[in-house]
Amino acid sequence: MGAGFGGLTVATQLVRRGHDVMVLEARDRIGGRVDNARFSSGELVEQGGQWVFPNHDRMLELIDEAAAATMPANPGKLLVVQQGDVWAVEQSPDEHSHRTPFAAADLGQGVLRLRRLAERTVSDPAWAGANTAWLDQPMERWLTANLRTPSAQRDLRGALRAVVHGPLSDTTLGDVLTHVRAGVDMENLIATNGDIGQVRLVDGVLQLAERMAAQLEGRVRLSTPVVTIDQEDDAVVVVTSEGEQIRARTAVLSVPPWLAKDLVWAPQLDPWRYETVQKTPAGAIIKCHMLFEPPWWRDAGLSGQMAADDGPVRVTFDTSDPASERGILMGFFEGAEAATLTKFSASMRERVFRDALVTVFGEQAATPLEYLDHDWGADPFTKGSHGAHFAPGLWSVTGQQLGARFGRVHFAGAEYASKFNGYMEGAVRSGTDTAAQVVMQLHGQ
Ligand SMILES: Cc1cc2nc3c(=O)[nH]c(=O)nc-3n(C[C@H](O)[C@H](O)[C@H](O)COP(=O)(O)OP(=O)(O)OC[C@H]3O[C@@H](n4cnc5c(N)ncnc54)[C@H](O)[C@@H]3O)c2cc1C
Repeated sequence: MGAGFGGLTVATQLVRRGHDVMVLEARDRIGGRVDNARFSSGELVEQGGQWVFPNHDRMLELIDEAAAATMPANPGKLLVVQQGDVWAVEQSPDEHSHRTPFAAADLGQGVLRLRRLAERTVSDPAWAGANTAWLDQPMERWLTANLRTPSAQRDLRGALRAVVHGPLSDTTLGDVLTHVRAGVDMENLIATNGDIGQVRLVDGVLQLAERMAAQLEGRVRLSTPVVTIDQEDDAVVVVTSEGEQIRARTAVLSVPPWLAKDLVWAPQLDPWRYETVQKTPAGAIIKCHMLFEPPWWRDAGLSGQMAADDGPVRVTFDTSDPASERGILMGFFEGAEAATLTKFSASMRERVFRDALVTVFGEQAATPLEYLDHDWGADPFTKGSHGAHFAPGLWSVTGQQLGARFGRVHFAGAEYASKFNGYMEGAVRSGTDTAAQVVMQLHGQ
């Protein structure tokens, strides 16, 4: 169930091993949180997952297999906005002209402490076990207690916000350490210098999911939401919204965990699973694109990328085709901003987005050709973002078992991944692990 990267990975791997598979997808398209849209003049935008990072090995393998063409980040200076001041920064890993030496040292020490703690939670489980209460403290408290300068606190808060998609008071130190261990590159997040080395695909990353769906040769059924999962002694029976019953020896639910609790389960899911999911905020994100002609920022030597410490839009990127005479600036409303702006119309959001661009880039941003956004929180088959995070106290108690199978039902997807949780890479890795577990179950192990 679910034809995102997670579900498609499970299905293709099981088919390769000779199993009889059917994928039931609620939407009338595959891809889940990866989707394309076009401006009326034809320019492609990616509404969800887009960037593949240098250490996302499984995604890089899929790119290689598909021989898909990639594009690096655009050249040019980045704009860094702090407390209302705007700096144009060269794309160089060492460029941090807006920080005082004391703030830079403070920030560096904070990052080092986080890294060491993350390593210790793995290398010294006895220490982690003895300190669960301390690890469950709100991340915001740890941050203000361990970094001394407001500027370093702001920088680290901004970088971590990009990981947890919500206020640090709602997430725990332990949860953040899980992200740090899982491969989040703290230095690059903080650098805001464009040197992250991420790539995007010409024609979008959706093509990789489409390629997997093509390998499934008609085994994907679209517009088939599952509403009920019944388990019998020797089978799983899933019921679709049309009342059709489908019987299988085993099932994999590859939908975001917070949607699993909306299904009707018989027997009922373990109470701890409801509890865990209910206390795991799904985050909120609205991805926005604005089309301009010409792409005036390029003439000014800017990359189109900016990072701000405040305001409704904290990051932007130029996601245009470099060969096009039109340019696209992409940005996000995240967390509290997304939760507020979801209540407004798209034209109101357009004004907020445009005004935010004008504040940073100047009056040239005031006259876009067109605006497009996608509100993932309002999307009934996502109802969240890619930033689920565990509430204080949860990860250490039940969080780590969330992906354990429930009878004949297995779970897969980005939020179940132990590495690169919340990313396409995590979805593919989790799908691979789950396919292996299914095979073991089918072979009675
Ligand atoms: C705005 C945004 C930007 C992102 N940017 C990046 C990025 O740059 N790089 C990156 O690596 N990741 C990024 N991500 C995260 C990435 O897109 C996801 O982690 C990944 O695509 C999740 O895959 P999945 O298969 O686990 O879940 P999903 O893609 O959510 O797939 C779940 C599928 O289940 C289906 N479904 C739901 N309910 C039912 C039901 N009842 N019955 C049947 N089917 C159902 C859904 O329709 C969906 O197709 C981004 C996400 C968002 C929202």
